[in-house]
Amino acid sequence: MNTSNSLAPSKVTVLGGGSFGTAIANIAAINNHQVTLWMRSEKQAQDIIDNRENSRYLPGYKLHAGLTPSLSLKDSVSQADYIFVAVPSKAFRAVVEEMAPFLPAQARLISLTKGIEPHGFKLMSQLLMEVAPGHQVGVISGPNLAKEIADNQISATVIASYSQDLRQDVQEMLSCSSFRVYGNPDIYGVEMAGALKNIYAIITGLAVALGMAENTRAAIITRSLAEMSRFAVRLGANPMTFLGLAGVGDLIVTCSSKLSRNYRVGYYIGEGQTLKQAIKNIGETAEGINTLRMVYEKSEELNIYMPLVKGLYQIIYKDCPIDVIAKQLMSGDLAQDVEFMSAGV
Ligand SMILES: NC(=O)C1=CN([C@@H]2O[C@H](COP(=O)(O)OP(=O)(O)OC[C@H]3O[C@@H](n4cnc5c(N)ncnc54)[C@H](OP(=O)(O)O)[C@@H]3O)[C@@H](O)[C@H]2O)C=CC1
Ligand SMILES: O=C(CO)COP(=O)(O)O
Repeated sequence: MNTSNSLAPSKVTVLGGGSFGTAIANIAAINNHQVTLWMRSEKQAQDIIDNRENSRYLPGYKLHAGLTPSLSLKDSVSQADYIFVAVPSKAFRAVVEEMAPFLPAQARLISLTKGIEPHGFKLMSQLLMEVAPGHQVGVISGPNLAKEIADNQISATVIASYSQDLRQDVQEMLSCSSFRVYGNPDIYGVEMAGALKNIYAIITGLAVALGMAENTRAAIITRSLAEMSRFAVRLGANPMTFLGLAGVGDLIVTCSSKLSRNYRVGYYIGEGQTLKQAIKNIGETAEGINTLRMVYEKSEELNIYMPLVKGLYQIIYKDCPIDVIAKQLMSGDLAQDVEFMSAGV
């Protein structure tokens, strides 16, 4: 893989040695940055030192020599120029609160996590701004299946931040011959898109397991885009963000690939497994389950029309039969295709 960045080598720390944290840390190392990957598992850290591999999360992919694992959160962050956070949303606050006392003034903080905090409906960038005020904050989101990135398959992503400097520096830091980074100032829209698409990946996986036709898949993905942008725009996102990589791009990949854990959760449920069995079988993070509950509750509170979210919520949390929900979805009020046209957005 050839590098194409011109950013001077920086001290980069990634918090979370799962599949995505490891994949992004590896790209930064390939691009000549000094990279520390913080993880809590001694066994996985030793695996990287001994075998240059994270065999728990990215088996079979060799990691660059410039990537150093660390078990010390303090040592990992105390010199860092850039800190990328890639732990599941349920652990995000605890990890960033623990790191906050050790942060150097120059550290820029970037979330890789696609979820919503259960209490208070906060996104991860909002948690970073709350816990570490005064630091520049960004979010990375896009169609980024970690295993494909680790395999150097051509991929693209979005760095969102209010800071144009941060956007440009992260674009240069991570872009290379197989990974291309685009910028977007709409941090809320990019982050919300990344969290919401996981719900629709579950729906599509479920529909595929039930023998869905291609017309059906196209209809579900397109109506998912309408629904997620309707919700996010009500909460402050720019609708145009949903036409980009973080919106339609991530929706397409996550609703099409068995590499997506959320899609697989839906697929297993469609095959007749319980939610508990499906989660156990995945054995990794599938953010969409918690996001579904939070988005359903928020949509009810704000009276936002989200029939797909409501239907999946009824299937998963209320044990409603899938065929009853499918009939319900097909008999809703007839509506406009692109509603932003009629709303004048
Ligand atoms: N995988 C992908 O393709 C992509 C994932 N993302 C997002 O990135 C985030 C992380 O996902 P991903 O890397 O895939 O997840 P994984 O399930 O692969 O790994 C999660 C990582 O977080 C660690 N972790 C979990 N809880 C804690 C905690 N309390 N303290 C410290 N570390 C913890 C785990 O450590 P341990 O092994 O010790 O449990 C593990 O290293 C998610 O929000 C996901 O949506 C975004 C884009 C692509
Ligand atoms: O976000 C992802 C791809 O962009 C990964 O999706 P899953 O978390 O469903 O595996």
